[in-house]
Amino acid sequence: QDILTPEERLWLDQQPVIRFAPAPNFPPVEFFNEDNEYQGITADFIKIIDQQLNLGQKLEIVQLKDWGEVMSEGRSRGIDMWGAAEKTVARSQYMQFTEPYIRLPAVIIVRQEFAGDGIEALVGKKVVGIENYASYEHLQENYPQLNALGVPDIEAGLRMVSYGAADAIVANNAAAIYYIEKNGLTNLKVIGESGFEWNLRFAVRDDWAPLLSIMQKSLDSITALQKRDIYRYWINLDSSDSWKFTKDYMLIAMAGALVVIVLVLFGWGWRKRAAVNMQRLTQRIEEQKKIEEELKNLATTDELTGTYNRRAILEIAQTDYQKCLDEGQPFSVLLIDIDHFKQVNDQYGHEVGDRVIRAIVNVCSDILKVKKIGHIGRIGGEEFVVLLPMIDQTEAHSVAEQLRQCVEKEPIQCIENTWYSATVSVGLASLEHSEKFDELLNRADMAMYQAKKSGRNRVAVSHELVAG
Ligand SMILES: Nc1nc2c(ncn2[C@@H]2O[C@H](COP(=O)(O)OP(=O)(O)OP(=O)(O)O)[C@@H](O)[C@H]2O)c(=O)[nH]1
Repeated sequence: QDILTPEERLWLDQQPVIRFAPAPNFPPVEFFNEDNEYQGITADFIKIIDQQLNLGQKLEIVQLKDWGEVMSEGRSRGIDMWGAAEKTVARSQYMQFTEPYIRLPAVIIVRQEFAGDGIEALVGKKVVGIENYASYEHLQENYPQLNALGVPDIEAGLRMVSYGAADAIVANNAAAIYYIEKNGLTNLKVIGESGFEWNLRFAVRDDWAPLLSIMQKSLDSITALQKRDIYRYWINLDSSDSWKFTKDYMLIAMAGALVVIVLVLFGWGWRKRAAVNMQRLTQRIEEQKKIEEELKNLATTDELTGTYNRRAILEIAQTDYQKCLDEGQPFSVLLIDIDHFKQVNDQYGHEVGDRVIRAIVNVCSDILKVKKIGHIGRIGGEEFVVLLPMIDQTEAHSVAEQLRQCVEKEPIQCIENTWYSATVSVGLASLEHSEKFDELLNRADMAMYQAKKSGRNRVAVSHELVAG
């Protein structure tokens, strides 16, 4: 049975084409995927409407560059219908709108360190909004005291905030989650709603009144079940599908969108749930940050001793060393090697050997911590490097001596009632002229071998080697 009146059907039959321009990049509402296929919640509504009205070839989906172009084409009658438009006074000059069918809040997103909550906290701050988006117009109209700046898309705006080029962005939370995940922008958080809420509607050119009532009828005839299926489809969409979002994002963004749509459709306490959505976004960002920190720790930590591994300590060395070199400050490095360590392994076993390594690192780390100087890292099996930025040779020598003596005095239990006293040989090199860090480390290494050669359990200084 046709839901249209004979007049409406006649009008529709007489239209050769209805040019429909979606927002090209407004996930999960509507967007074009990498194969330029029209996707999203609105796209699914359109599919049902298309079937209901039997639009067939009439419906021409036009892919434009951005939302600005969608609007300008609309003004010049280059297109006839929009899928997810906010109703504004300006747009009402050339568009007519259906009742809303999606609601999304615009949230305020800032960097983690930002202090303050809500839109009031943004006075005097650089706040970005998306050009040609109703949320941006709302910001400019209602908060002229803000230093608002338009950017072409959410992604660019989020990056500006993350990198410190702007203080805040106002954007819809579902899209924000997507781009935050996509770009790995883990330093962001949500501090509240902007007071603007998208009430997204279909819109048609204002001189096509019959199409408006046709679209409204068609929307009204979509059942609650069909609407639910739309969100279910998006929820269950696999990450390998054309919508190339990560699985995590799919779950979160779709859960967010699901909450949004379901609540709108069923008229529940939307505001309360919006707060939950925001909380979820902030929580998600924090979780991701934690995971990244853990991964970073894993990548920089020596598994046996918990101190820096070779890669990490050499990376720190390059930075610290360059800084001292540039500022004309002293820099010293110690290379520490456990004496006769093979014997420990041979006599007591590898496990005890490991215990000895850990004990020596602990002794050294504790001293450095108490003195609030330097870093220690394990660069080989029983070889460690200690970086001493801002420390000259004389002071470094006394640090090295202290480390050596404390290691010697530290009793390490090998087996029951058997204690072992490890010793170390230390090579010291201090920055003397403009040399590379590798050369400095090499001098420390040569000094360490000198310490071994001259009897072990001692500190040898590279300078003395050169001089002598
Ligand atoms: N237990 C344990 N042993 C290790 C580890 N890494 C290297 N080693 C051992 O450390 C020993 C180093 O031996 P050598 O290089 O001959 O030196 P050394 O016995 O300490 O003698 P000198 O350095 O000349 O005083 C070898 O037996 C390695 O197997 C480790 O992670 N755990």
